[in-house]
Amino acid sequence: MYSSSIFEGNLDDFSNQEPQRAPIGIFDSGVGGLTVLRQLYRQLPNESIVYFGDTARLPYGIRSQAEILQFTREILTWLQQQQVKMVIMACNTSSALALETVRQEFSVPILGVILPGARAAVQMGKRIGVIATPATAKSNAYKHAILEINPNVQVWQVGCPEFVPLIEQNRIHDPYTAEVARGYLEPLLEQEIDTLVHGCTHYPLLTPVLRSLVPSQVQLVDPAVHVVVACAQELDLLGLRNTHPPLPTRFAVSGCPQQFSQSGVHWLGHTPLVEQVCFTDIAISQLQ
Ligand SMILES: N[C@H](CCC(=O)O)C(=O)O
Repeated sequence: MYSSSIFEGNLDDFSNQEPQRAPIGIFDSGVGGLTVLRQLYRQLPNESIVYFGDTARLPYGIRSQAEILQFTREILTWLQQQQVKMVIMACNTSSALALETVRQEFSVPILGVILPGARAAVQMGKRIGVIATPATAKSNAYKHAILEINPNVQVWQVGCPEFVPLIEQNRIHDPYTAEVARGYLEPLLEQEIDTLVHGCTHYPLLTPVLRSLVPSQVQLVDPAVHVVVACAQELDLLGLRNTHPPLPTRFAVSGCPQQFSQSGVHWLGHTPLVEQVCFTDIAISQLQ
């Protein structure tokens, strides 16, 4: 069931066809990227997708910039080997800490989530709260992006170290999660924010909990929606939009495929077939 063999032949399929038919690669540390995947299904239903979750090394949000950069390079190398036509970093932490560097190193177009999220936020409000992983919050990536677009708004950021582990453990509806969320939101609500940005792709999975804790007039921004709008524009610009029926989404993880499959069913509505990727194999194949 969790085999990689089911995908044998896909590489040939993509390479023998026109570039429009190649898949879009997306990656995250875990299930967070599924929020971007859902948007791809909604907005770009003809696109084939390769999804990678670096589950053996999550959470990313407490990692150093050097680690995030190394992981991102490894994942992009693997995605390029899968002959993707474009990559979406479905991960704010990688977008904050690695995007600028890897864009200069890889030829494939790479989109990050932060700029589309920042653009959406400034269109919605003037007192903007950002909840993010500790690494993203510390990088000030959202604050800089938002203030560059509009220096007249105010931005407050909160690092939320407990959210990703709770989401990965599927503890969304655990009362403890609401308690933790209340603590993270408190300093933002004290500032009377009018807009709250999900600065981590895992967090839209917490929307029912967060929505119940913030006043109804506070708008929630999900950058996943906006990065896929940007992706559609980029595909059109490059003449890469697929008009043929897509291939089934290919899921790969660095950790336990069965575990990802079990969490994935929750968010996808079906049990995904998941293969395991070992990055030492990639390093070895590159040396040969
Ligand atoms: N979902 C990712 C990574 C979260 C993590 O692994 O800490 C993000 O948007 O930042």
